[in-house]
Amino acid sequence: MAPTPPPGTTFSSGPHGRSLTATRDFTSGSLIATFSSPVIALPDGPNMKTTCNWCLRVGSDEGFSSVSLKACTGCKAAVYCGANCQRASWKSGHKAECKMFAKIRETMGKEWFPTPVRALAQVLLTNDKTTRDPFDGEDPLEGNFDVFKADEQVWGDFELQAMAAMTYSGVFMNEEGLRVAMKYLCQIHTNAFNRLDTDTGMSGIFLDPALARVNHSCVPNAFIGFDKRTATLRAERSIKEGEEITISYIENDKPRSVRRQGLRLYHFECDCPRCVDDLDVYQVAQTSPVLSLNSLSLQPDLSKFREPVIDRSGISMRQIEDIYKAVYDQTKPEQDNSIEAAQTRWRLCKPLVEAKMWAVEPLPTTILLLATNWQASYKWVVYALPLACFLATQCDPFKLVAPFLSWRIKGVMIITKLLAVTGELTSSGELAQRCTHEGIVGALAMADQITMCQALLHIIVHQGFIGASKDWDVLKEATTMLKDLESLPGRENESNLVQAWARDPQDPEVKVFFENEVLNPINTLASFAPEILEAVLVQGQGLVARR
Ligand SMILES: C[S@@+](CC[C@H](N)C(=O)[O-])C[C@H]1O[C@@H](n2cnc3c(N)ncnc32)[C@H](O)[C@@H]1O
Repeated sequence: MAPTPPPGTTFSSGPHGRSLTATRDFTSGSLIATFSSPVIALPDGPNMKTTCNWCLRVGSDEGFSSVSLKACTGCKAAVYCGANCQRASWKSGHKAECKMFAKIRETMGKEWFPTPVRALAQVLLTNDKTTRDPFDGEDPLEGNFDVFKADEQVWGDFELQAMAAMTYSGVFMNEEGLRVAMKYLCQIHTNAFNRLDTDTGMSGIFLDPALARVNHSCVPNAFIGFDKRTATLRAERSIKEGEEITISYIENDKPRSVRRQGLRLYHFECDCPRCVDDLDVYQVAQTSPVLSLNSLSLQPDLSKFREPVIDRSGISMRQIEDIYKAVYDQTKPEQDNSIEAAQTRWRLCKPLVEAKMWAVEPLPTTILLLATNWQASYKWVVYALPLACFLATQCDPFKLVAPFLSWRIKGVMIITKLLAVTGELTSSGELAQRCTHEGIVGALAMADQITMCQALLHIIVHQGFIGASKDWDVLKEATTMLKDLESLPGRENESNLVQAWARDPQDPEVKVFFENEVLNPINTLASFAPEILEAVLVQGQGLVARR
C-alpha cells in the first residue's frame, strides 16, 4: 500500500524531490500529524538491552529506572517492558527475528546487531506484503541508490551490512538477492530518522513512509517529537496553506561545514538561507517569525533578539568552524567531562567569549557540560545555578527561538531543580557554607525561590507538551511539583499572581511582578556565570565550599 498524506497535508514534488505540503494553515506549535504505525522502529544496537524493543521506552533490568525490562526467553537479546509489548513485537515479526538472535548468540556470542543490519534483516524476514510495499511497491521510498553506489567506501560498508543481514536472516544469497537487499539498505539509510530520546540521550531509528516525505531545511518550519512508537510532527512556526513542510535532519545550530558533513548521508547540498548566506544563530534568530512567543519565557525582551549585544568584528565564520573542530578533535565532549577538558574547551572558545557570542556552538555545549557535572556534585551544585540561568537566558533562546522546544523546556527544568536545592540550603542556613560567592548568596537571600520555581513550572506545564508529548517525564514531574507548591499554605497571593502571569504574560501589572520576582533574580544569577567560568577554568580557583 502506498503511503497516504495525513489530513491537512498532501504529497507534492519540487526541486528537492517529493515533499509534504500543507493544505491548510498551521499556527506555531500546532499539531500537523501523528505517525504511529512505523515500518521500522528500533533502538540502536548498543541500547537494545536498556530499551523496550517495542514501545522504545528506556528502562533497566537493574532497577535504575521506573521502567523495568525483561528479556525475551527465546533469544535473550530483545527486552520488553511488559507482556503487551512483547506480544505486539512477536506478532509484528519478532517471531522470525528471535531465531536469528538465538543463532547469533550461539555462533558469535553476540547479543546485538548494528542498527541498519537489524533493520534490513527485519525487512527481509517480513514476508507481509503490506510492510514491504514502501520499499519495492509502485511508489517506493527514495534510496539515492546510484549516488551511494558511486562512493566506493560507503558501498563496501553497505555490502558488508547487507551480507550480514542476509546471512543471519537466512535469506538465500545470490547476486539478485544482494542487489535487492542493497536497495532496501539505501532506502533505510535515506528515510529512517534518528529517534533521539532527549532525556536519556538514547538513540534509535524510526521509519514511516509518509513522514519520510518531509524534506530537510536548516531553518525548518516544523519539528518531530517521539513518544513510544509515535512520531509527532508539529509546526515550529506558522505554516501557510500551500507551503512545503520541512524539518531539520541534523542539529542545525552547528557550523555549516559540520551540518554539511551530517547531511552527506542524504546526498544533497542544503540551499536554505542559513546555508546559502552562512548565517550564525543570532542572524537566524533576528528574523525569526516566532520571536513574540518568548513573552512566556525567560527571554521576553525581544530587543535582545533584534539587536543582540555581540561583537562580530573580531571573528569570522571560518574561525568559528575551526574552533568547533578543534574543540571536538581535542577534547571529545561526548566522552571527556574532566575539568582539564573543560579548561581546554574554554581556552579554544576564547574568541567567542570575547565576541560575547555565547549562543554560538561549541560555547553553549562547553557551559552545559560543566553545569550538568556541577548539578550532580555536592561541592559544586550551587555554582551550577548561575550557569543554568545563563544558558536559559543567553544561549538557548538564540539557538532555539521557539520557547516550547524540548531543549529549552529542559533548561528551565534544570533551573527549577537547582532552585529547589538552593531553597532548602537557604532555609537550613547552609547556603553560605556551601558557596563562597557573595553575589550568589546575596541574590538567593533576596529572592523568593518558591515563587521563582512556581513561575518556571508554569512555563514548562504550558508548553512542554508541544515540544515533546503530554506523556513527557519532564512535564509530568513539573505538573506534580507545581501542584505541591500551589498547595503550600499562606502563599495564595503569590500563587494567584504567578497564575495570572501565565494566563497573560503581557498584562502590565503581572508583567512587573514577573520581572521583579523571577526575571531579575535569574538575570542577576546569570550575570555571575562568566566570572565563575573564568575563575574556575582560567585561574584554576576552587570556588568550593568552606567546610
Ligand atoms: C527522507 S527523504 C525525503 C523525501 C524525498 N524527497 C523523496 O522524494 O522521497 C530524503 C531525501 O530527500 C532529498 N532531500 C531532502 N531534503 C532536501 C533538500 N533540502 N534539498 C535537496 N534534497 C533534499 C534527498 O534526496 C534526501 O536524500
